[in-house]
Amino acid sequence: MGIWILNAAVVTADNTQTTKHILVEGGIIEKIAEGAAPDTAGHTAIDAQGKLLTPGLIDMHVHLREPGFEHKETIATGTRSAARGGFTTIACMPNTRPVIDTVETVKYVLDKAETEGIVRVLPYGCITKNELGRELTDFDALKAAGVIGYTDDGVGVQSAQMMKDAMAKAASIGMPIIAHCEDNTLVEGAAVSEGEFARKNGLKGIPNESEAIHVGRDILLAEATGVHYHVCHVSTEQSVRLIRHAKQFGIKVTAEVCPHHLILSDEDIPGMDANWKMNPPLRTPRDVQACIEGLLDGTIDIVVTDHAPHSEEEKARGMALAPFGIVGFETAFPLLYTKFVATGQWTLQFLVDKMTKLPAEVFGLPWGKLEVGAAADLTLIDLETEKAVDPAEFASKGRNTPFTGWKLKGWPALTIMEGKVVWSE
Ligand SMILES: NC(=O)N[C@@H](CC(=O)O)C(=O)O
Ligand SMILES: [Zn+2]
Ligand SMILES: [Zn+2]
Repeated sequence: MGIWILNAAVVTADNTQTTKHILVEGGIIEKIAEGAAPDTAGHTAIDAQGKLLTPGLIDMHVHLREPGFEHKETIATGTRSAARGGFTTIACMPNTRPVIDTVETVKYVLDKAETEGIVRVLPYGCITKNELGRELTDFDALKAAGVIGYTDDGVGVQSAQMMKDAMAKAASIGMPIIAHCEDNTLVEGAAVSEGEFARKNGLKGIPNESEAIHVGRDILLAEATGVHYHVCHVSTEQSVRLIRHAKQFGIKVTAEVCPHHLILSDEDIPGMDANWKMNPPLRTPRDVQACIEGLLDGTIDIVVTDHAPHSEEEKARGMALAPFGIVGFETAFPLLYTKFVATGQWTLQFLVDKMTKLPAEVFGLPWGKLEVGAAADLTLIDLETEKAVDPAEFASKGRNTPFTGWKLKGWPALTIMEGKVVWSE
């Protein structure tokens, strides 16, 4: 017995919407029909009238916190949060405790995801042991165990030689390096960006160069080694410029941006509230504009959430002491839909591609497609109903968002992973 999804609006390559009926069976998309509703005898039927159907959303940068920080999130709660946000494939960062730098930790995460997770979890492995920047991990063994790339997310690889060695090794086995770009000598002790907010409050700021210096360095190292180099959470005008330039020269660089860096600047921070503290920090309006332009012209390839849950107690320590990070799964699509698509600045297809087809293409993954024979990873989205962001409703353990109370449209209504309904409103 399968599931017929009837009367769904599907957006096609030229951004037109057509009504389709889709039969999901045996974990794959079995049929796609148009015109009169088909006979659904022997199957479950879901009427999707008035809703958008997209491939399951893909998020290539998330923190699930397991093992070690289960008070912030677990694979069980994190994948439920992802499903509620419309995501069916998520790639998790290795800055857990212990970090994911051995075959055993990779297996631990994959086993947990299999038994307790409800969406597909793809782990990254660390570049360096313990993310300390001193010694490379065993790239071959981690690859064999199932990691999809290497990253020390949470911290930048400070040594250029270490990064070059990592890239050379990754290139030799056809794997990507995913980089959190941050030069530690420029950021010490700062919680927010160098900008209006820091000036007004007499705070030390995190300068744009702390990110862009690593982006520039790593682009040169990627050119020298031939690796696929992916830049995490781009937030500065300078980084966008460097990546654009590198792409013009045919260097194999790709990049991601988070919704908050496309929507908020440091001038929006209302006060010393750590729900506005994340790494990289909110930058100037000019940086926000550069990130938007970078996404539009293809310099930035994809959107990710950098879902980074922390407990209320941790965030209550205040701007200076609280950990960096905000949750992202359950607001990502509605935020971008409301801000950019509903206002006519982006096409719906552009947004959907940046969260489905393109992340799959960038990382060589088989998902993100709405076609017969593809995995039945599907998301139904209500584009009409307006609702305020209420962190109390989150499936995530994290409530740390700056978007509380924002009135948004574009809420996911139903998420199907490999033919199974994993979340329904
Ligand atoms: N983005 C954040 O502010 N925090 C992330 C780390 C990271 O993505 O660098 C976290 O693990 O909490
Ligand atoms: Zn990071
Ligand atoms: Zn991260």
